[in-house]
Amino acid sequence: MNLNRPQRRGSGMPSSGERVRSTAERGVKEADELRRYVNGSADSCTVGMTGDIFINSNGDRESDYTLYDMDQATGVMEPVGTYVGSKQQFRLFDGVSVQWPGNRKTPPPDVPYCGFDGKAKHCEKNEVFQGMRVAVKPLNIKRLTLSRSVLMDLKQMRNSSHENLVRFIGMCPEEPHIVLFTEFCPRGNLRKLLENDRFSLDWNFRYSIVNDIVEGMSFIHDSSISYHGKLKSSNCVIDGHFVVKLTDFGLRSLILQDQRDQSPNPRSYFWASPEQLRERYPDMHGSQKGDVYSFAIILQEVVTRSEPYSTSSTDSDPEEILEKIRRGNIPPFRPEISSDACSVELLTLIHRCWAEDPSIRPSFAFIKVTLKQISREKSSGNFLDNLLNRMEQYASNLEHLVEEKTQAFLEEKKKSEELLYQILPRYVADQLRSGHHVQPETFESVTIYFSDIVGFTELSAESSPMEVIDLLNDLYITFDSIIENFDVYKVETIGDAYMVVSGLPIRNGINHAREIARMSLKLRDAIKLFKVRHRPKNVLQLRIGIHSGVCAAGVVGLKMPRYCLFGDTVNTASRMETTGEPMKIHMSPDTRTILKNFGTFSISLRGEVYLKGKGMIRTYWLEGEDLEKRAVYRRVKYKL
Ligand SMILES: Nc1nc2c(ncn2[C@@H]2O[C@H](COP(=O)(O)OP(=O)(O)OP(=O)(O)O)[C@@H](O)[C@H]2O)c(=O)[nH]1
Ligand SMILES: [Mg+2]
Repeated sequence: MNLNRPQRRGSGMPSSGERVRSTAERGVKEADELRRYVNGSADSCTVGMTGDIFINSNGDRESDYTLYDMDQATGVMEPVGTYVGSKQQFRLFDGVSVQWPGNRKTPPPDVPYCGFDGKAKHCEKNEVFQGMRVAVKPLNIKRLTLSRSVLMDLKQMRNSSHENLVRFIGMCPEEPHIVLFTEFCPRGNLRKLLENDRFSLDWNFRYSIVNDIVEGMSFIHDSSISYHGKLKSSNCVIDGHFVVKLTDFGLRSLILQDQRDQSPNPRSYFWASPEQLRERYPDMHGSQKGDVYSFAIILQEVVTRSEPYSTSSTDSDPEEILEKIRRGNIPPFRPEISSDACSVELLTLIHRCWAEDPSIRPSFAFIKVTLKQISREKSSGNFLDNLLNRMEQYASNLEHLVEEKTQAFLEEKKKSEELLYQILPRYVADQLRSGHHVQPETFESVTIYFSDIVGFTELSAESSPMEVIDLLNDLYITFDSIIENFDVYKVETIGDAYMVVSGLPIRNGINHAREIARMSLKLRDAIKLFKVRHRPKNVLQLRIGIHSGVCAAGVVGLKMPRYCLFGDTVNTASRMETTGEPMKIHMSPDTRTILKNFGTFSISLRGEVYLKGKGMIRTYWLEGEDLEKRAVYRRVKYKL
């Protein structure tokens, strides 16, 4: 058995596992022998547990894949195609349509349009020359012969001037960097314009594109240039006023010296006529009839807005497509255009232009007259009207684009604003956003809240870090949803400690004590119902301390700005928490004095407590709020 020949299923070839076992049994003494065995697997196909295992000539496995697509209606992933590793072929199942990203009709290319480095030969290059932007086309000429015919061609190019031809600017003759410079058309080529789904193209616009090409081609055919030879959508470029201009014509004696690309992209020959394709060097066998054929392929692109042959249900291999065209089947192999894509007259014209027999193909003079008749009902034919129409459509396309971009920008802005509001108090964030400096400020009276989870250190020692994170996350989501109902600002959370303030950055009279008191009561109630995910039986307990007094606040830091509070009030509030008791709200006499003004809170004396730095002070427990009294208070206040 010849192991180098691809083997098929059931050929009796051992699987890779068996191969390794037999190698081991025979005892591999020499590295060469092992290499021989490994090489023996190359280009082979064997049966594995998951199906055929194909090993390529490199010794690597080529896997098979199934492509799934989400059914838009049901949301279910359905298989839509397969990639056969052994043939390196992708095939879509019959009758399925796939939602390719970016509204593509075909799978995305293996290589990006301009290559992975953006330097692909077929991609536009431009430079600024004498203050003017010019298109740059490098030629692969090692030794330039400036023969008489080259000089004549250059002169001819300098003298060719037409609205629909790009202006020839000059050539850099320095070997080996021979470069041609032409007028730069900023709106890219026709292929890109047609591919751009966001660009709506009505028939008026389409006819004016086609008309520009016909005008340019008529000029070339009537001039000493005689024919284009490489007419295709990438050689139709669009200027700032949406006028289509032809490029890459003429200079044939110079292009002859260009060392042809060793492996040209076969797709670039989709515009070449069958008689050109039958020649060894198609580029050198252009003709007027060949141009008419190329024009028909462009017409098909304009009508369908798709690349030639991209909608053909038959093979999508470009080499095979070219072979079919070369063969000249009956009927000849051409791109598909559905009968309802355009008028019958236009379809007939396209078919005549890409006729197999060049003598049947019409001249551009005939095409011009025919197109005028076809487009008469649709377009006014008046140049100014057409131009205005194009600009109008361009403007509406732009408006649509601007609207979309503005929407996306506003959404991003909203997201970043929300992020900022989470980091800084809204008032401070707004000040910073409008470019104002936020001065540090002293607030005569605020109330600060501190809380801590009793036994958190022990609990976290017995839990995994992920469990602790989940616990704190759940807890703070619960807390945050409560505090947003009060006029308070969450200053920070450090581990299980939670710090909240009221009365800054916007002063609220004496309400800060009431806001913090009510919030404390709500948080104490909430913790009773809180469930620890990994310990559902555990009930958490909160220790809360509150204190009121003077406090300074300001934004510190530039890179990660924080709104920080400073002063003795902060320390005292924190000590009120540490000296408190589980599930109790420990309150300083200062907060109690303010709360008394509201007359709705029930407060009890805790007694004398030693506070570091302050000595013995009399402190209180906040027990609750009398809702009856609260209602009365409200009625009195609002004279209800
Ligand atoms: N935007 C813009 N693109 C241009 C201009 N001239 C050429 N291009 C684009 O530049 C890319 C590279 O051009 P070429 O090197 O001529 O390659 P090609 O047109 O794909 O193929 P050939 O003409 O057959 O060599 C193509 O996509 C052209 O459409 C121009 O004036 N403006
Ligand atoms: Mg070109």
